[in-house]
Amino acid sequence: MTETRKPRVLISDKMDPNAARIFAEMGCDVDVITGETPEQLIARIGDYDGLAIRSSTRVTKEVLDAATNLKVIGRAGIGVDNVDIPYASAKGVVVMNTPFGNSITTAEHAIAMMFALARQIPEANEQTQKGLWPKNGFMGVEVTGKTLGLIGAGNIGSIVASRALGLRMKVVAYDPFLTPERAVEMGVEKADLDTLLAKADFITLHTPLTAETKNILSRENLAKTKKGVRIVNCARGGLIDEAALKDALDSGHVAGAALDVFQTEPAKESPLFGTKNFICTPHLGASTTEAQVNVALQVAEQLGEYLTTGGVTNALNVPSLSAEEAPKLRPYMALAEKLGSLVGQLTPSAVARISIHTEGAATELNAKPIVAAVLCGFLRVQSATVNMVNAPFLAKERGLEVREVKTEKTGDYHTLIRVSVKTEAGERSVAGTLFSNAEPRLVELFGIKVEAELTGDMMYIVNEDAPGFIGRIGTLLGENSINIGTFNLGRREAGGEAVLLLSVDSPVAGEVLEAAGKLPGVKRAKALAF
Ligand SMILES: NC(=O)c1ccc[n+]([C@@H]2O[C@H](COP(=O)([O-])OP(=O)(O)OC[C@H]3O[C@@H](n4cnc5c(N)ncnc54)[C@H](O)[C@@H]3O)[C@@H](O)[C@H]2O)c1
Ligand SMILES: O=C(O)[C@H](O)COP(=O)(O)O
Repeated sequence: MTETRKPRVLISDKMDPNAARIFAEMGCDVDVITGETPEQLIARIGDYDGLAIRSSTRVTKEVLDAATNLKVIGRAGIGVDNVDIPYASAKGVVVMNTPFGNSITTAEHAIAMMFALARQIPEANEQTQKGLWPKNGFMGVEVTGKTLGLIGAGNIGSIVASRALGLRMKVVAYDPFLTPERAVEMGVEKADLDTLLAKADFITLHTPLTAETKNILSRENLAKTKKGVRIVNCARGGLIDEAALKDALDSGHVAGAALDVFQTEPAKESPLFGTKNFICTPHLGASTTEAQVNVALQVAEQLGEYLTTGGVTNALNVPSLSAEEAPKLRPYMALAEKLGSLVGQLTPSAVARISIHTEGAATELNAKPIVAAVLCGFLRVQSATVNMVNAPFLAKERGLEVREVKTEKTGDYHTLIRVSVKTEAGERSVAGTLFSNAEPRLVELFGIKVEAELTGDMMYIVNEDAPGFIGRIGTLLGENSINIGTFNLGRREAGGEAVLLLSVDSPVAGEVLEAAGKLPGVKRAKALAF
């Protein structure tokens, strides 16, 4: 009896020990090896199916190229700027994060930084401990009644807003994706960036680092802020022009700045260090016991579930699929992949569009994995490395238009998936159903009704329906020692075009196909593999 190998997971950043415990409980072999150089990681990563990281491990193209077994990367935290997601997608590796586990903690850090600025706590602490008792040097400001400018009103931003409202502050939010309804629900005033810059006594940043948010507090925008503004960044380095911030602190236009994150990390040196009214922490936003337990448990559960059941949660490059949905969807995905593969193998010309049409019970399911499975089967003919993750990405890259259609009413079958391709020669389709809700069956092939299991090595023949043909093909295969498993016939009408799908116990060699193609009435003979 062959023993199946346990999925292997590497934890390559410092993580709460609960992560390793959960991986082991979920049946994974887990190694915790932190603090390695990129070269050491590259040398090691080929052994692993899963990689659990925080923000220190950089998952670059080189790492992904060496990760020949890797199926999933899990970020115990939010930001995934240390992972080359497009390349991971192209390599078929799922990337997940834990979007909520450390949000409260990070929001609390932003509020702590705001108070630290308002009352200059770090400097006052330092001087007091030096024995200076500097009672007159630290006149602070109240936050009550002040305006907090919130740049980014997502998970963390909205928690910061609720805490600030509790402190009796007014909150003005700039976030292009914030709806007016959500702003009302949050109790904040939605504003454009210039209005926020002009009104805010404190500004706090809570966006990801993107092309749009990079240097959102540029020299020009810093100049638009109210004199005496205090700025907090617990989101990502790169959102603020650090040189411009130093100048604004030196001139006194900005009364204080608190950074948890830097343009370059680890920030061992910075022109900001030693600047008056500047305080910082070494990317500690997520560093509380509670948050680290949360993200460690979540990442281990998510990765473990993916590696052991195929359930997908919080993936950034593939549709979510709960462990509950996975068993229901699995036979549909098998059917979808086989139909996609059949169309791919039987369509030698360029395909401009592929349509995935679901009917009956299939329409009640999450369509995204079904579509990805069709694309995966279809594109495998062109690329051996295609999988569920990179198939939609490859389809887009190749300019293939993908359409999804749902029809709730049923025809002959309680559930059906139809895959149609549009080529220069026109549109044609194949369709399949599930027998007993579990067994994929082809039921229609280019307009001809035929019932076949698409499995293993097969032979596809198009011929004119005429007596004697079945005997001839049986003899040909017999003479070449090819054993027939199943025999599936369909025809447009008596004496018209017919198709034959045979499953065979060994691959059909080129010369046998050639001989089959020369049998009387045969229009096309092709070997298929599923
Ligand atoms: N310091 C830390 O340790 C720490 C911890 C957790 C998260 N983070 C970082 O905090 C940031 C926010 O995390 P989150 O969980 O709230 O993310 P989120 O995705 O829930 O929210 C981000 C918000 O930014 C908004 N946004 C996007 N582009 C924008 C733009 N051009 N201008 C204004 N707003 C824009 C989005 O609409 C969204 O509402 C991320 O960068 C994350 O990596 C840092
Ligand atoms: O995006 C995040 O979750 C934070 O930046 C936390 O990063 P860390 O896990 O390295 O503390």
